[in-house]
Amino acid sequence: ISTKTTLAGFEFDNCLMNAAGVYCYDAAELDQMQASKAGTFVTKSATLQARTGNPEPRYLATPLGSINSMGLPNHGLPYYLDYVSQQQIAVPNKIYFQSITGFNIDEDEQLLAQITASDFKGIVELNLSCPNVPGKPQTGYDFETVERILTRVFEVYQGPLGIKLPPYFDIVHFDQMAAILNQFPLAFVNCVNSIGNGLFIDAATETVTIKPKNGFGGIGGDYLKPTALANVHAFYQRLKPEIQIIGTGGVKSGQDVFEHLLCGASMVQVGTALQKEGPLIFDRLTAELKTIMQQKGYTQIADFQGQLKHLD
Ligand SMILES: CC(C)(C)CCc1c(C(=O)O)[nH]c(=O)[nH]c1=O
Repeated sequence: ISTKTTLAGFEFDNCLMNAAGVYCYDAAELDQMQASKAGTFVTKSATLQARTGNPEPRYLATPLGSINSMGLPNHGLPYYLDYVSQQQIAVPNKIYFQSITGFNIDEDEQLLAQITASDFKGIVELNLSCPNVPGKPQTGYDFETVERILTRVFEVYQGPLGIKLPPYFDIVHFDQMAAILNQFPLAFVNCVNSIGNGLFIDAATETVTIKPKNGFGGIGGDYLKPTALANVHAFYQRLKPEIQIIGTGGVKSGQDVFEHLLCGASMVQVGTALQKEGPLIFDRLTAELKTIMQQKGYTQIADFQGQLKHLD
């Protein structure tokens, strides 16, 4: 029974990896991802300059998931390009993901120029949940800006590239975004980022639980799964077949992985549960997925990928 998968024309010996932001901040964490059963890793979303991020507490694990307002703490793009360059030599025949976040279209272009100038041979994940000009919603919810950014991106960057999208909650938004994305040679769309601006409070002390943004932060974990599966399936149904889907959100068991694949994902990322359990989670998730596949008589992911049945 194989859990290998193909994305952007590359083969990965396992369809599981981390979600950007989790276990990928520095070399110590990325080394742990390299040593795990994950098929590969993605780095923390990198910016032009290193960032310390928001004041703590900025992350809280809750019984059903997590809330965070990290503020993009990262060592800056050169740090991650150096790390991946080393890994491309130390562990060759493996394709790595570099996540990037510009604060405007010119920064996106500069980040991509730096990647082009490096010996990076992997896949770029452009985080579109990034902030926009004040007064406008995050980029992923500003459809004209998404179109403008992708037009520029594909004018300047020639390597395999996909985008990380925030969750959408309206069928018309699925239709409108898919119509935009189908215009571009995207390698993949990663659905979904955390649900923005949730609020987790402590009733005993009558206070919020994270410091930034008066306690408002991105929601991950069990809360996110139904929305994540819907976004994976909605874009799987709407996007041209050349644009594959990465499924992210609410994965903490082999069944959750199976469900994302059934909805159309080609690769599955783990965030909140990885933060709680550590990289050994990939051993457990892989074993649980294989057990489900065996019980159902499947030997490879292609046997059931995207085959979610509707009630006709
Ligand atoms: C929310 C932003 C800081 C604009 C982007 C980075 C990011 C963060 C973060 O660094 O706070 N957290 C998430 O759950 N998703 C993200 O995409």
